[in-house]
Amino acid sequence: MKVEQTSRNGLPAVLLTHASGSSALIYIYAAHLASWVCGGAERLFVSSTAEYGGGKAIRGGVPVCWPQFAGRGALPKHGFVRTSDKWRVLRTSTEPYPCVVLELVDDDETRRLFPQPFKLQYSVTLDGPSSISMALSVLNTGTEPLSFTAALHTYFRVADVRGVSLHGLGGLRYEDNTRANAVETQPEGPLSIAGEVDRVYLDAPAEAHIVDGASAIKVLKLGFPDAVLWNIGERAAGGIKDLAPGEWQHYLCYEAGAVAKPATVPASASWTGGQTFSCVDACDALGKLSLGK
Ligand SMILES: O=P(O)(O)OC[C@H]1O[C@@H](O)[C@H](O)[C@@H](O)[C@@H]1O
Repeated sequence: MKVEQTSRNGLPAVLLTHASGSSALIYIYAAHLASWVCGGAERLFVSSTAEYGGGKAIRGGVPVCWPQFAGRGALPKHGFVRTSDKWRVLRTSTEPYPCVVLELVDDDETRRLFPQPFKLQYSVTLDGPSSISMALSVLNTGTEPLSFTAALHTYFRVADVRGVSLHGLGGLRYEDNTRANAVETQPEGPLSIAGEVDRVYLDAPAEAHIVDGASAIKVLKLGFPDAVLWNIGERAAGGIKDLAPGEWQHYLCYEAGAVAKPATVPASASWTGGQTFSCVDACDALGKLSLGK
């Protein structure tokens, strides 16, 4: 088990390595998980034209969206912590698992945008030979309730998004952002992606599976009520300047989120939400899903 300070693309980073060989790379800038190698394969997508630092959001990996999801408020899109250079490493540990905890505290700059005092702690842990967990804790250090929306905006790497099936959302209501947030109901059965998709699944269950050929990822979320599903699709992909031609096919965003209803943290209290990904065998996963286990 190893935790190393390193740098990539001009940014300081922390590299976690598990005894199994799995690894994770986290930029301190934006507390941005940018790589998770599991079973010898990269599981997260990062655009080949991503921009690093300088107040830009890194296109791919797991941007931390806080205290505002997307354009649902007056703050910059997806909030300000995904572009902050004020994150610091609070601690690292190698046992029992490689882990880094980053911290961000309010300051004059954040209070100009968002008046409330806060302390965020974000941990990334390789907590098994084939799993990784992220947890975001929001401590309200002020005297008034603190409300926010948020997401762990995960870009999963997939061979071709059109061949992926997503299991676990059947029967849920969702807001469709491609149709002015009209509320629809997801048909039962696996979901496949055909064209642009931008949805917030309301009160989504903890568990979902993303099946991509022979490999699958089990996603477990905790504390975040909603799940966001996003792929830009071929037609609109040209509008994203930090996504190279054709790269829209190679990602699927499936994000643990607190989106439809803001989370509220009383004064001096804290809130925690997180997600765990595990690499699983697609046949096993599909077998269990069809048996309803
Ligand atoms: O381009 P950005 O700011 O990283 O946002 C990407 C997408 O993020 C998703 O989470 C949203 O649902 C989309 O509406 C949005 O377009």
